[in-house]
Amino acid sequence: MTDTHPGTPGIPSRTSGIVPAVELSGARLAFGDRVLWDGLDLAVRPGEFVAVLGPNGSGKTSLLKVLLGQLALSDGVARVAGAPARAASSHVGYIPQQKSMDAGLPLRGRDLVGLGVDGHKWGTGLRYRAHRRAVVDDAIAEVGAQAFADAPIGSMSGGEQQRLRIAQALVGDPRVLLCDEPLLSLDLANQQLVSGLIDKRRHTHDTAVLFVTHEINPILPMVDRVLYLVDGQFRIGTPNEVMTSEVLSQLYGTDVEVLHVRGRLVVVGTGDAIDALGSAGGLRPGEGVHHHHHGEHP
Ligand SMILES: Nc1ncnc2c1ncn2[C@@H]1O[C@H](COP(=O)(O)OP(=O)(O)OP(=O)(O)O)[C@@H](O)[C@H]1O
Repeated sequence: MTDTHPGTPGIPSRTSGIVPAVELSGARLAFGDRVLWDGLDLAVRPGEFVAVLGPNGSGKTSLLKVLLGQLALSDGVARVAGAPARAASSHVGYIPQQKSMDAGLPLRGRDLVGLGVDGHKWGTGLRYRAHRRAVVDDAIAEVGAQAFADAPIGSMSGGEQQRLRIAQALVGDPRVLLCDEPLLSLDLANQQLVSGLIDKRRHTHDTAVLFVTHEINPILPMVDRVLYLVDGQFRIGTPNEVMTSEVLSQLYGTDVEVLHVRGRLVVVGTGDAIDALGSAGGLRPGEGVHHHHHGEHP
């Protein structure tokens, strides 16, 4: 079953008076003749964790750019916390992919986190500086980065840098966290640490999470719903509803097999460079392809 909206199409659904953290109504994004998605309706509840999956070029990052106010929809409406998506909104926190920073960068971890503080909200002067210090300290503590926050960012490990990027995204107390493959190039321990921090925040602050990824397994236990985009088509539902051989075969228009292997989902036959295959401790592309039964051992 996919997501359906009660009520009139185009009228935002506000279930029991709760304003969705993110809301797309009749959303269409096209570049010239190329339609990335159309008729996309999605209301993300406060605290909900939505994984955004799909092959290269299906429009996952573009969806985040729309919500960041960096890209205009071709049609429809995008709202964040009840207001039209706009740039520099304090309602939105953004966690980019892990990229190592230049070792010579003269920026301390604490300075990076401070970039996330919305100055307009607090004016200037002493009051602002005291507030800013306090919220930056809180955010650094929340990700457990006290021990290295004063070091130059370029001297830190990838996992340490990523924790500070999370602190930066959280410091403005956003209603939604937009994550663009934030686990990429992290080892298994840091994948768990970083995804655990994101998961904790939604439980403590009801922050919604939109999490773009090629690899659902590290976050599978946290995912409430999946938005799966393929070549202009999409499905929305729980992982059990969407991550099936039947649904993915329909979406991709070819035979796709979803295998359950030791609590992991292994998707084969999509033709993507990266199937939803496990990186750490998982199967490599090609393995398991000839096994069409649900078994313990691939
Ligand atoms: N401003 C633009 N003008 C024209 N085409 C664009 C523009 N921005 C993005 N595209 C195209 O839209 C498609 C979707 O891009 P997007 O980055 O959203 O995909 P994605 O699902 O995030 O892919 P990946 O998994 O590779 O990161 C791509 O083919 C891209 O070339």
